Amino acid sequence: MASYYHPPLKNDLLLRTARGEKGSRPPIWVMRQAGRYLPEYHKAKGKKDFFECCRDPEVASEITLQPIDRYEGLIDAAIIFSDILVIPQAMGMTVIMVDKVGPHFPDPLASPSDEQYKEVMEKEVDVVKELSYVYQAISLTRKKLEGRVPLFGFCGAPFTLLCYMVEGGGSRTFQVVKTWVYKHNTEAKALLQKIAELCVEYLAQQVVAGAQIVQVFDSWAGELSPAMFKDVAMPYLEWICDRLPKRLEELGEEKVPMVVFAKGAWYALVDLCKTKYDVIGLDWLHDPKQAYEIAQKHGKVVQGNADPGVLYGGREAITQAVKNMVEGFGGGKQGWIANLGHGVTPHVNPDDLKFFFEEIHRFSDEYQERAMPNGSGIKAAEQQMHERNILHSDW
Ligand SMILES: Cc1c2[nH]c(c1CCC(=O)O)Cc1[nH]c(c(CCC(=O)O)c1C)Cc1[nH]c(c(CCC(=O)O)c1C)Cc1[nH]c(c(C)c1CCC(=O)O)C2
Repeated sequence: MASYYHPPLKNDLLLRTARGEKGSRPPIWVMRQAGRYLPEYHKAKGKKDFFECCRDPEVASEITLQPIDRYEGLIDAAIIFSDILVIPQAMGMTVIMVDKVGPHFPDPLASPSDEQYKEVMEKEVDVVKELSYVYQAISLTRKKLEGRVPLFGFCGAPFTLLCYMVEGGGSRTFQVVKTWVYKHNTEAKALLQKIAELCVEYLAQQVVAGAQIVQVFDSWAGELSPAMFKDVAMPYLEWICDRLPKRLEELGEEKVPMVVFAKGAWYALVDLCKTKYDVIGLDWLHDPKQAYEIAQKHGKVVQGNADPGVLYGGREAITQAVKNMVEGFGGGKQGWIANLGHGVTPHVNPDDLKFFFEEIHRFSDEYQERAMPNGSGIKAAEQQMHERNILHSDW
């Protein structure tokens, strides 16, 4: 099945960087860029339930575009408005989003002896049909984007999804999932494998619908010890990056860059660099310079990694954090996608986030100037301005 027709990309900086090519500056986006910190998000959501918004392609695409419109010329990618928990829903589980609390599963998979475990394992899940609303939202968003920036598709990693499915929501102690992975390791792995297979098909269908790059979120990886990460997280992250390109080929689709974000798993950086993922997402536990050196040695691109909390810290703190990133990640001409180390949090002032983006542009421009004496840097900066489509009266 061939992709739907979409207008050509006007800004492919992020895709080129993700593939390891050189660019004139680092591409920029942030996780959760469409969300509660934006007043226009609340307006579009109105009284609708969160998952109702996800299931309405018109609303989901409108919310996806909000940060692109607000930060026009400053950011280089959109990410489809949806949630990682649509996979458990497709598997037949009920998930509700409780205001100011987060996701809640009224009937989680407490133990493998539960009847529900058998049901979930035996259920044949049709992610093409069950999640068709996501693909429709992606196609509609691509149309509305008119090629301004590329569109990310995404899914949750098997371990993180297992956490939610057995805990029933967020957790402090992760008692239930720890019981599963230590005491019921075989049954946990059977479920992880099932989720991994669904993730591959889900990501492939997102690409068919128009996603141009995909990211796998392992948000709870940091709850695992290095040994347990190797046992219950890594094999399933690898399954996804090994299988997705093959599945895309079967579907007659081009390969897309793949990003992995295993939050908290700083010890796994080298192992992640040895996988088929093109880009390794970094949280703020990493020192930019050290992580960049390791990734460069393995020919991988990194993405990240400012502490999202810096956005509460005012302009000086933001400037300092950006400077640290730009210098640590080698200036941003190659091998780095600028982002936060996790999603932007509610209550952030959207203007402070704008300042964060502007500072990344400013510092990477300046870095380039320094790297290219005799005025040739000015040419590069002009080129960047052109790419950003900005008319600069005081240039
Ligand atoms: C763990 C996880 C979830 N969802 C997601 C993750 C992985 C990333 C991460 O670690 O943050 C992924 C996600 N969730 C959402 C997106 C949209 C795209 C984007 O990044 O802009 C993405 C990529 C929207 C959302 N997903 C959610 C909201 C807030 C919903 C609302 O109350 O309006 C949004 C905009 C709800 C959600 N969904 C989830 C939680 C824990 C919560 C509540 C926590 C919170 O309040 O931030 C599960």
